[in-house]
Formats: sequence, C-alpha cells, structure tokens
Amino acid sequence: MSDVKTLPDEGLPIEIHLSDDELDAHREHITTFIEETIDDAGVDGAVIGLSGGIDSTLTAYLATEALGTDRVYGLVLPSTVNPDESMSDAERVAETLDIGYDVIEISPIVDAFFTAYPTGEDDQMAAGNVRVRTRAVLNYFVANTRNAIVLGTGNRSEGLTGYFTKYGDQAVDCNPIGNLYKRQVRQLARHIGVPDDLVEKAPSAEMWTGQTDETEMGVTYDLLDAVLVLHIDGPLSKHATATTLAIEVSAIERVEELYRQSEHKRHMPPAPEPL
Ligand SMILES: Nc1ncnc2c1ncn2[C@@H]1O[C@H](COP(=O)(O)OP(=O)(O)OC[C@H]2O[C@@H]([n+]3cccc(C(=O)O)c3)[C@H](O)[C@@H]2O)[C@@H](O)[C@H]1O
Ligand SMILES: Nc1ncnc2c1ncn2[C@@H]1O[C@H](COP(=O)(O)OP(=O)(O)OP(=O)(O)O)[C@@H](O)[C@H]1O
Ligand SMILES: [Mg+2]
Repeated sequence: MSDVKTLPDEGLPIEIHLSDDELDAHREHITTFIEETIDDAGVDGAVIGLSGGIDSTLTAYLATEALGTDRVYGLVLPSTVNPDESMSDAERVAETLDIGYDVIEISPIVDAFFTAYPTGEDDQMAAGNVRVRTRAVLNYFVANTRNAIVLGTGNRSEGLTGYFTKYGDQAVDCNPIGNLYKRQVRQLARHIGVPDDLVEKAPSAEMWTGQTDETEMGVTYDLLDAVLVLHIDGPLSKHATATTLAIEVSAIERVEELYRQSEHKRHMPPAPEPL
C-alpha cells in the first residue's frame, strides 16, 4: 500500500457521512426503487451475482427486503482466481437471506476463450475482463430463463472512475446502490445489519490473484470519495480541494485522470449524426 495515496484522519468531509435518519431514507429510497423497477419491467424477480464483497452483499440485502426471498436469486460464480473464502462468504449471504442460488464454476467457459485465443491468456487485464464478462453472460442466461432482471451492484465511486469492465459487471438492468459513494455503501450496510467482517474486508474485483481496488487505483476509497464529493461532483477547485483535505494536488489529479479516462464508459456507444 506504500504508493497508495491516503487521506489524513481529519480530512474526511462531512458531506460524505450519512446520519442515521439519512441512512433510513436511503434504505427506503433504494428498496422502493427496486420494487418499482421490477413492477415497471413486468418481471417475476431479480438475479444478482454474489461475490462475497460489500457491494453485492448490500444490494442483495436491500433486494430481499424489497422483493421478498422468493423473488431474488443469487449466482455465485467462482473461477481459479477467487479465494475460497470469498465464495463461502457469497454463499453465506445467500443462506442468511434464505434466497435461492446456484454455484457455477466459470473456469471451463473462460478456458474455452483462452483456447480460442491463446495470445490473450497472459494479458492479466484482458483475461480478467473475460472472467467478468463471462459472469455477465451467465447472469443474463439465468435472468432470461426466470423472467427476471439483472441487478447491478455498481456504486457512485466506481461509476465516476470507470472502475468496472465495460459490458462486464456494468452489463446490468439497474444499479440500486449507484447513487452511494463507497464509504456510504459500507455505512448503509452496517446500518442494516450486514456482518462487520463483510463490511470491513478490502474491496477487490478478484480478476487476478491478489488484486485490490485501492492498490490498482492508487488512492484509498476514503480519499477518492472525498475528492469526488468536493471536486468532481462538488463545487471546489482542484487547489481548494487539496487545501480542504490537506492532501497533495497530485492525488486530486489522479482522481481527475480516472474520471476523464473513463468518460466513454458512462455513455451509450456513439454513432455519427443522421445525415
Ligand atoms: N476513449 C474511448 N472511447 C471508446 N471506447 C474506449 C475508449 N477507450 C477505451 N475504450 C474501450 O474500452 C475498453 C477498455 O475498457 P474495459 O474493457 O472495461 O477495460 P479496462 O477499463 O482497461 O479495465 C477494467 C478496469 O475495471 C476494473 N474492474 C473491472 C471489473 C470489476 C471491478 C470491480 O471493482 O469489481 C473492477 C479493473 O480492475 C480494471 O481497472 C477498450 O478495450 C476499448 O474497447
Ligand atoms: N465470483 C463472483 N460470482 C458472482 N458474481 C461476482 C463474482 N465476482 C464479482 N461478481 C459480481 O461483480 C460485481 C462487481 O464486483 P465488485 O468487486 O465491484 O463488488 P463486490 O465484490 O460486491 O464489492 P467490493 O468492491 O467491496 O469487492 C459484484 O458485486 C458481483 O455482483
Ligand atoms: Mg469484489
């Protein structure tokens, strides 16, 4: 973690922190959103990929609260690079919520891609993205058969930094926690009773062995969220944000870079204007 930029203890802006009343309001707002999305779509329920991480765990808890156990279905999709502990955490979530779920090992499918195009197997990012997109295909396969929609687990911090695989974990029908920054995801999860060990574990895409979000992005989520709320979403300039948070301008510039480089991921694929 040595070259990961962090926030000084006193640097957390109040705009990030949610009071108990605000957390209750988010809980109500999100469960209503899930219920209305299912009703408007005219489907029987929702499918969600369970990774044992906090984003899918919180989304699954809120979906079950909104829809009931019978209308939420979990998919636990291990590959060779997922730690056993993550997959058992994912199963624990499904068991705790008492929702139906399948465990499907994706390695044979992923290996078929590597056999088809062996050059790609050693490219860590490209191969990791194949694992992520394989899960998307399975999510939709199961959703089609169950007359269900696919619930995404993307949060606002990931959305603004493009920290997701295009047409992979972003290939979903809605993102119930998409308006929450990562720190708020943890706060709401703790508030509604998600076990502490799941709230506190280090976020990881688990696309390759040992990957963690913060190491790859080069900033902690606390720093990222603070810069997003004050500067990218908020009114403060780069220098005012650096002063407010007592951090170097280079940390702000790293966040700006993540935001700028991922602009294409936040839009539908463009086409030329009609002639
Ligand atoms: N300017 C541009 N305009 C239009 N399209 C553009 C583009 N630049 C790249 N592209 C396209 O986008 C592709 C690159 O995007 P993409 O395939 O997504 O790949 P990329 O952004 O390179 O990698 C995915 C990132 O998301 C992270 N991730 C993925 C999945 C889950 C999680 C998690 O937190 O669980 C995190 C992962 O660790 C990595 O940092 C290029 O191959 C190209 O096709
Ligand atoms: N092994 C897996 N099986 C099923 N779904 C998965 C698996 N790995 C990832 N996913 C899906 O991809 C989503 C994106 O992963 P991401 O790592 O961003 O979220 P998370 O694991 O829920 O939380 P965290 O970011 O804290 O690790 C997950 O929320 C989950 O829906
Ligand atoms: Mg994860």
